[in-house]
Amino acid sequence: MSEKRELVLILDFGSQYTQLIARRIREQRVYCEIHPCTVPFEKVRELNPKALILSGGPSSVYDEGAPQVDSRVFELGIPVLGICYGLYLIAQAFGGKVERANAREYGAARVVVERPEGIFHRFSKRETLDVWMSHGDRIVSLPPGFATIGVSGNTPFCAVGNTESKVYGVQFHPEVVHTPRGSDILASFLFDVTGLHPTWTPGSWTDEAIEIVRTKVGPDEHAVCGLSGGVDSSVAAVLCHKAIGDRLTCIFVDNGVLREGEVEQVVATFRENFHLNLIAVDEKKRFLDALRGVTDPEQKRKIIGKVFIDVFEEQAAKVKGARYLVQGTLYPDVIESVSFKGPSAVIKSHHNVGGLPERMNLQLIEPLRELFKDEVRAAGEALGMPRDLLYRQPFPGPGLAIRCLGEVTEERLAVLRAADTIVTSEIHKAGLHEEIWQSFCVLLPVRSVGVMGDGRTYEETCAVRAVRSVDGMTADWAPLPYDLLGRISNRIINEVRGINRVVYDISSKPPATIEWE
Ligand SMILES: Nc1ncnc2c1ncn2[C@@H]1O[C@H](COP(=O)(O)OP(=O)(O)OP(=O)(O)O)[C@@H](O)[C@H]1O
Ligand SMILES: O=c1[nH]c(=O)c2[nH+]cn([C@@H]3O[C@H](COP(=O)(O)O)[C@@H](O)[C@H]3O)c2[nH]1
Ligand SMILES: NC(=O)CC[C@H](N)C(=O)O
Ligand SMILES: [Mg+2]
Repeated sequence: MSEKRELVLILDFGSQYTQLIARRIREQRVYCEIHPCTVPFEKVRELNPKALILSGGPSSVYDEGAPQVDSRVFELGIPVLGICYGLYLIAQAFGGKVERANAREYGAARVVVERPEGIFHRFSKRETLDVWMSHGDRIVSLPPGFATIGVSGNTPFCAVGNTESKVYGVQFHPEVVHTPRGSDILASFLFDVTGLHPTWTPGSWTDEAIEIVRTKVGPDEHAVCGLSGGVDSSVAAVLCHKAIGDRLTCIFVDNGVLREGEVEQVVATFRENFHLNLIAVDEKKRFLDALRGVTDPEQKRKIIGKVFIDVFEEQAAKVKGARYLVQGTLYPDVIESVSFKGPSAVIKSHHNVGGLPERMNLQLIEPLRELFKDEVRAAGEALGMPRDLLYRQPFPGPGLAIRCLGEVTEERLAVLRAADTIVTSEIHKAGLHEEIWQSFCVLLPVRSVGVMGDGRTYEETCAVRAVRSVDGMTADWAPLPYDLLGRISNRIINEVRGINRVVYDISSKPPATIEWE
């Protein structure tokens, strides 16, 4: 696959924005990959990139042990763009000097175009650009062969370049939305400087991906796929089905903590509309038995993950000739594990079926591992999948169990399910389903006194949660209209026995998380 398409390589030095650089480049319909800055030079050569981008990063290039770049990448003769830390690396590598600046700069700044060439090809001389800065270092002397192409109030070396060798660097961040013309700068780098072609799309990618799966799975071999009905596993399943047809068996587990009507919906969609080989297993009792009496969030998650694996293993063993496991791993999942950034703290143990392969001797097939979520949706569209499936809100593997705080019982799940259905339908009716990243209910083991029909009630509390997010990593609570909130609250209290109070969660992530457990 990598031979045909033109690749831009992004080396990650730990910037918060590295994934954004990739997003912006792919938006220009150019394929790119992020690799950690520690990637061996041989690998870089093998990837055969047409251009190189060096990301920002938290270190200072003059620090001891600061991440470096193998200087042989500069001898590949391909255009290079350094962003912030990347700029300083370039300056240092070519004989310039970088020091701590007197004043750190975070936030909005202005750059004046000195020379409208190279990455500033699409601007005119003296044009002023709004840009976003986030740095504490600066260049004090420019390497030979480099010239200033943009200046800011703070430094004459805000954007620099060596036109002959096509090596450029900027102190600001063209990849963030707060640099409104950032895309023009990246476009100049990709098209004017490097001469790439804007031909890559997630749609054009699907044909190649199908071909790869087809080649990988031999004519007598089979693959299994854990299908949740969520976006990622659904697109992965449909894609693999196109590649190997009936040799794909999907396993859908009813774990007892799914939403109202979910089982019927998933089975109908995939069996009837997509004609997928689908085994739906009813393991409600097994999961709920294992969860009985458990209230600790991490314990709940671990139990569910474990039972999932057991069930999956049993089912996969029944599929004759199964040698492969299809997973809907996305690019951010891949990047999390290879990024230059050090290990991060475990906030919660996310369930996925990643523990399976080792134990089952199945080889992994991860057809979506190069894509971002919105690209997965576009690929799904190219595969002819319906919009209402592709634009579903994410739903966690441990399901309602982590939204039913306290003990998970059938009774409490029924209450939660009913309340959740109301939120979902009201959000749909208000036309907000796609705009909101996730909207759902959480059942709290907190009882309070109410009065209904002149009688006293003493029932549990429902928290409504609705957040806006781009990737689930950070999120803002959504300012839903008061009348919508009012309707939701009224309906839940009137229609759902067991809840007599509704509260709205107005916490963002961080410091809260999206799910309550
Ligand atoms: N009920 C289930 N039955 C079978 N497999 C499941 C089930 N729930 C989760 N999985 C597996 O766990 C993986 C991780 O779940 P996750 O929620 O991250 O992805 P998804 O459901 O495919 O997509 P989305 O993020 O849109 O919900 C799924 O891709 C699927 O393979
Ligand atoms: O497949 C999943 N298995 C899990 O165990 C899990 N826990 C959280 N989520 C989803 O991940 C996103 C971030 O959630 P948090 O802010 O609660 O960590 C949100 O979209 C959550 O719904 C999960 N998805
Ligand atoms: N955003 C960045 O790449 C910052 C680089 C370096 N840590 C500085 O403070 O200047
Ligand atoms: Mg899901």
